[in-house]
Amino acid sequence: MTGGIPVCCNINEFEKFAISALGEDVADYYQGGATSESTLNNNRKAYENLKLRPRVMRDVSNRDSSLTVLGKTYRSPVGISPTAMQKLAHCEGEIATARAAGAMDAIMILSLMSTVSLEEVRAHNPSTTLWMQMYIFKERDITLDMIRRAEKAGFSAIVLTMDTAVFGSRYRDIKNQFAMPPYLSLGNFRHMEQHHVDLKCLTGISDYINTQFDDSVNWNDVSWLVKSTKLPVICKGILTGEDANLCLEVGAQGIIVSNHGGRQLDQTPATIEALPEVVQAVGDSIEVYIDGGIRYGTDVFKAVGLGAKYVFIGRASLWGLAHSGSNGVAKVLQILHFEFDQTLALCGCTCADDITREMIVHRTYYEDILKKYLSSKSTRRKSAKSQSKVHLAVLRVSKSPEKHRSKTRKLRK
Ligand SMILES: Cc1cc2nc3c(=O)[nH]c(=O)nc-3n(C[C@H](O)[C@H](O)[C@H](O)COP(=O)(O)O)c2cc1C
Ligand SMILES: CCCCCCC(=O)C(=O)O
Repeated sequence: MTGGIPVCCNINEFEKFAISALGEDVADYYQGGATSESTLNNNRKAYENLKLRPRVMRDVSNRDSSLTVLGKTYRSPVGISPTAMQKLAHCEGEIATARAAGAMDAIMILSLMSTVSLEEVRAHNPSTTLWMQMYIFKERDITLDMIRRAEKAGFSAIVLTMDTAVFGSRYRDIKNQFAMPPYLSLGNFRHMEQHHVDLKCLTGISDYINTQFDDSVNWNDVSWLVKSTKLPVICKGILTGEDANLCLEVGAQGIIVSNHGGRQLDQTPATIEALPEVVQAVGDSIEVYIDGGIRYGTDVFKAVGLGAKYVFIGRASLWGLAHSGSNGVAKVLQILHFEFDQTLALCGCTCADDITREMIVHRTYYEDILKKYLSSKSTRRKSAKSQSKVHLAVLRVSKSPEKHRSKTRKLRK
C-alpha cells in the first residue's frame, strides 16, 4: 500500500482497483461493451488462444524493444488509444495521461470527446507525441475547425474513427442511464452550448452521437478529410482487407485494426484475429497498428509478430489513471514495456524484427498434434526393457549427435 492505494503489479490488478474505486456507472461505461459483449470478451480470449513457441540459447543480451511508427522510434512499444471523458477517472484527466505518455515515450491519441481541450493538453505536455482523434460531423465545419486547431497545437497525426456511423448498444449504460455528469464538459466544445446540453439528457451520449455524427459518411468523405490536412491520416476501426485497401486508395498513412474495444458492432472478430487479413491485404504499403484486449506484454509480442507496427491500449490506461493519475498510467505503460522485453528475451529475440511466424501458433496447433499423436499406432508404451535401452543410449551421448540419433532410432525400432 502507498497512502492507502494498493500497489498493482499487473494490469488486472489495476482494473480491479479502478472498478472498486469508480462509481458503478462510470466503471460500467469504461468496462462495458456492446450488446452481448461477445466481441469485448473475444478480444481477450483470442490472445489466450495464441501460444508461444519460444527459441532458447540465442544470446539475447542486447535487446531493443522500441518500435518505429511513421519514421519515428518510440521507446514504449505501447501507445494510448483515444478514450473519451478521462476526468471521470481522475481530476487531471487527459493532461495526466499525456504526461505519462511523454515520460514513457509513447504515442497518445487524444479523444475528440476529451474533458480537457486539445490546446490545454498540449500546453501542459509540450514534448508528448500527440495524435488527434476525429469524427466526421454532419456540420463539416466542426471537423475542419478541430483539424485546424490540432494542426496549430502541434499534433502530429489525425486519427479518423470509422466504426461509429451510429452508436453501439451498451446495455450497461442504458440500464444506468449513464450521462456526462454536470460538473464536466467536453473541452474541445466549450464554446458550443449545444454540445453540452445534449450530453446531460438521460439518453445523452447515444442521442448526441446519433444526431451530431453523419451516418451518410463514405470513402469520399475520408478522401476529403485526407486532402483537407497536411497531417498524416490514420484510419481507426478497420477489420477487413477490403477496407484496408480503400484506406490505401484514399491516401491514408496508417490503419488501426480496431473494433472499438467491443463497444460498437458486436459479433465482429477479435482484433488479433482480424489483423492477419488486414496485413496480408496491404503488405508494406501502409503501416498497420492494433488495439483491443491488450493486457500483457505477451499480447504485444503476438500482435507485433502477426504484423502490427505498434500497439495501443484503451481501458488499461484508464485503469492506471483511476488508480493514481499520471503515475498510474506511466506504471501501466512500464509494466507492458517490461513484459514485452521479457517476452522477447524468453522467446529468443532481441528486437521486434526477430519475432517469426513460427513463434506464434494457434492453440489448435498443439491440439492437432496431440490428437494425431494419441491416435497414432505407435503410441503404445515400449516394454520396460527397450525403454531402458533407449535411456542408456541417451546417457552415452556420442560426440557425433547424428551417429547418436541413428543409434537411438535403431534402438527404438
Ligand atoms: C471508455 C472508453 C471510451 C472510448 N472513447 C473513444 C473515443 O472517444 N474515440 C474513439 O475512437 N475510440 C474510443 N474508445 C475506443 C478505444 O479507442 C479503443 O479502440 C479500445 O478501448 C481498445 O480496446 P481496449 O480497451 O480493450 O484496449 C473508447 C473506449 C473506451 C473503453
Ligand atoms: C461524449 C461523447 C462520447 C463519445 C463516445 C466515446 C466512445 O467512443 C465510446 O466508446 O464511449
